[in-house]
Amino acid sequence: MTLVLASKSASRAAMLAAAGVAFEARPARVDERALEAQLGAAPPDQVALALAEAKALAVAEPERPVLGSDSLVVVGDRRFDKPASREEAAEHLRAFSGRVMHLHSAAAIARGGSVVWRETSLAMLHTRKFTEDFIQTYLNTEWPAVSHCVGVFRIEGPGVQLFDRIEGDQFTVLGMPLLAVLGALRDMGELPR
Ligand SMILES: Nc1nc2c(ncn2[C@@H]2O[C@H](COP(=O)(O)OP(=O)(O)OP(=O)(O)O)[C@@H](O)[C@H]2O)c(=O)[nH]1
Repeated sequence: MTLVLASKSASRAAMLAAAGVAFEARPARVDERALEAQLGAAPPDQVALALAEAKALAVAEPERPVLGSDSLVVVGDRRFDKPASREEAAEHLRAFSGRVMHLHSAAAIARGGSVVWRETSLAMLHTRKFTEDFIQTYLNTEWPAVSHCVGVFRIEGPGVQLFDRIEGDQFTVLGMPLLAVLGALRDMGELPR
């Protein structure tokens, strides 16, 4: 049965398409900020997982598998979501500068209204120390495109200039633990072994 991707994320859709997975994308109507507020001081991977599960469950689908996913960034003890303005994007970049960005990506698959699979993954992105001139020049070209990206970067574009080193798989950085998702789809008989 064709997978439903409960997401408006172009990056997540692109990953599945490139992997040759047949799917239908439907945005999940979830108030992510309200759910995050309810979760309070829960560990970041559990927050990302709860959001991924909420998205998978938010798309009503009686039979087909529904995949939800979420990514969030933690630097020090502060959690970051997607920037709401260019000014907020600049503030995020100042907070990231010279520090290690922990990027948590989670995915969950729901079937018949219940979550049947879940996974989280972590990438560690070591950022350079940015000058203010770099931040503004970078945002001159990357805003508003990066308004859709947690961490204020597109790794496949100029975002790569933010980092000295990256630990973790590229898919986690792009927004989803794709390798684990493909394994789950194989185990469910949705993909050939
Ligand atoms: N193109 C690109 N997108 C990225 C990158 N890193 C993170 N993202 C995107 O940042 C977004 C993280 O925000 P989320 O709240 O998890 O997802 P969303 O974009 O709101 O989409 P939903 O799945 O509908 O919630 C996702 O769309 C990720 O794919 C990157 O390096 N490149």
